[in-house]
Amino acid sequence: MKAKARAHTNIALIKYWGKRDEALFLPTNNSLSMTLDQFYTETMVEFDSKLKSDQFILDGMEMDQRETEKVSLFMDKVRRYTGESRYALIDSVNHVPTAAGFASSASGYAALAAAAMKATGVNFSEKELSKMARQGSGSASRSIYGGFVEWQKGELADGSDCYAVPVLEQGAWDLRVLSVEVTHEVKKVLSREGMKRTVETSPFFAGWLEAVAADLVEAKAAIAERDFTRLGETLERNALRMHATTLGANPPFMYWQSSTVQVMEAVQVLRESGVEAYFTIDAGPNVKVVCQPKDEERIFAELMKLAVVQQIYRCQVGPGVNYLEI
Ligand SMILES: O=C(O)C[C@@](O)(CF)CCOP(=O)(O)OP(=O)(O)O
Repeated sequence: MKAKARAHTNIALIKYWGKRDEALFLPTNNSLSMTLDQFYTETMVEFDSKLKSDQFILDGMEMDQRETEKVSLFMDKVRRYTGESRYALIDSVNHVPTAAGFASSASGYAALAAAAMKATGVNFSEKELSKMARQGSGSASRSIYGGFVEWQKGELADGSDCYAVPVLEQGAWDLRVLSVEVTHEVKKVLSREGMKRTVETSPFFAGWLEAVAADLVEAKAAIAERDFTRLGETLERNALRMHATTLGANPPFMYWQSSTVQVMEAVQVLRESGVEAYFTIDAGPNVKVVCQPKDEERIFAELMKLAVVQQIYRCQVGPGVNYLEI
């Protein structure tokens, strides 16, 4: 049996930052994202009784033992859930220009979960698929759906109530995301390690948990009312609050570089000149700028003037996972 799926990456407007259970990828707080149309992964999975282990091909190259082991651990979860006993050929193509390796991409695990589950022939719901993708990478749980998506942290210890749900479907609200790639010098702390260190050592983490719950309420109300100003102010505030926690970690760390701050300042100057733009930042130096269609060109032109800007990818709200003909 084989199947192929495409899943898009997503950008968190209210951040997932902290786990309450590392093994099950259970988060400390709910998060909310927007699926993007520009960045996606396509993955084919074929179970084959002749294979003696999982074979993993990424962007046309057979992956090494380490990368294959990561994927194989995830495939064991799919086999445990579905009762499938065979190994598989996994052939994945990332259309995510800055993918820092397979494991860090939400689209990668969402596409893998979808193709693997489909290839077993076992029936599953979108909720079950979201829970499976979550166990590859937390943010992947949100890429099952298009549009605006909320990942509910759940309360149960076994994670059976921890999955994403759609908030507003693709096409209902046309917002734009300018994904700004800046020059970066130092190797970033991967989000998995970053959130672990923060949870374990940062005195600011308690403040984050209190603030993020309130930010989520604000963001959902803003989406319901299509209130861009309210959403923009909330997402920018939430990103800054997430990053503030890393400064209090031990040892402290910061994802921003001087190039990052230059983009942040340019966004604030645009707002002071009456052009509505808001930024968010994840576990790296790059900046995502959220705006309305009417302002996209002006913001793009302004940001391109910055010497530290390498590239800007222009994104719209994207679709959920879909299955492809093979
Ligand atoms: O996307 C967000 O909500 C916020 C972040 O991007 C901020 F950096 C974290 C994503 O973490 P992820 O890579 O999903 O971690 P994993 O569960 O350890 O694989």
